[in-house]
Amino acid sequence: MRITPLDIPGAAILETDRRGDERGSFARWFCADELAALLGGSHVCQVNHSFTQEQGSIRGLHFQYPPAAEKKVIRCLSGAVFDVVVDLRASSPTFLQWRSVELSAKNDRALLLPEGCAHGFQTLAEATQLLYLHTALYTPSLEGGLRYNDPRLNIAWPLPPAQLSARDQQHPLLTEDFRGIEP
Ligand SMILES: Cc1cn([C@H]2C[C@H](O)[C@@H](COP(=O)(O)OP(=O)(O)O[C@H]3O[C@H](C)C(=O)[C@H](O)[C@H]3O)O2)c(=O)[nH]c1=O
Repeated sequence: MRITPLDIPGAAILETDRRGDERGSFARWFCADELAALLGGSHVCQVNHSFTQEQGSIRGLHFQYPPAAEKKVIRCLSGAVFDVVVDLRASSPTFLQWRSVELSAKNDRALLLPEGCAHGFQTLAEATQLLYLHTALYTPSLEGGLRYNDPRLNIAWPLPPAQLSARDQQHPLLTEDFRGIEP
């Protein structure tokens, strides 16, 4: 597994060599041993899947507050996404900065995010599917969200937003006194 750190501490792009033969191909998508340094003792406890029909749809940006803060591994199974991570850790040198990575079924990449980061994406194709590995259980009472068009983040989404859930349209904007979350 090739691990390429992002300049957001604890975030990394994961790439694996897909092994082809006359039958087709095989790839390892996750290995707790190879990712031990990034996982830091966390274990995957929930696996989720989302399907998004329309190109240009935005989901997120979501995170969970401690003690349900979670690491995530996100992989695209079909289609493609402009995947975004926002660092919400006040102690981080990249506090309130965002980075994006294109994930697609074709590039076979995954993104690993540390606790204390928000995640969202915009689909770059129709019929896009994402697979999520989570290291904390879904805890609605501890879920937080950022508005996709928050001026304090100024995320450069590549396409006009096609579809957002009512909830995602109503996340609160970051206030000047936002102190971040410390996982
Ligand atoms: C996350 C989650 C959601 N749900 C239920 C709650 C809603 O009734 C329905 C859809 O949830 P939501 O609108 O939060 O789905 P997305 O907008 O795709 O959110 C996800 O996509 C963003 C980009 C992420 O990074 C999160 O992992 C995840 O929140 O599934 C569950 O039952 N279990 C779960 O673990």
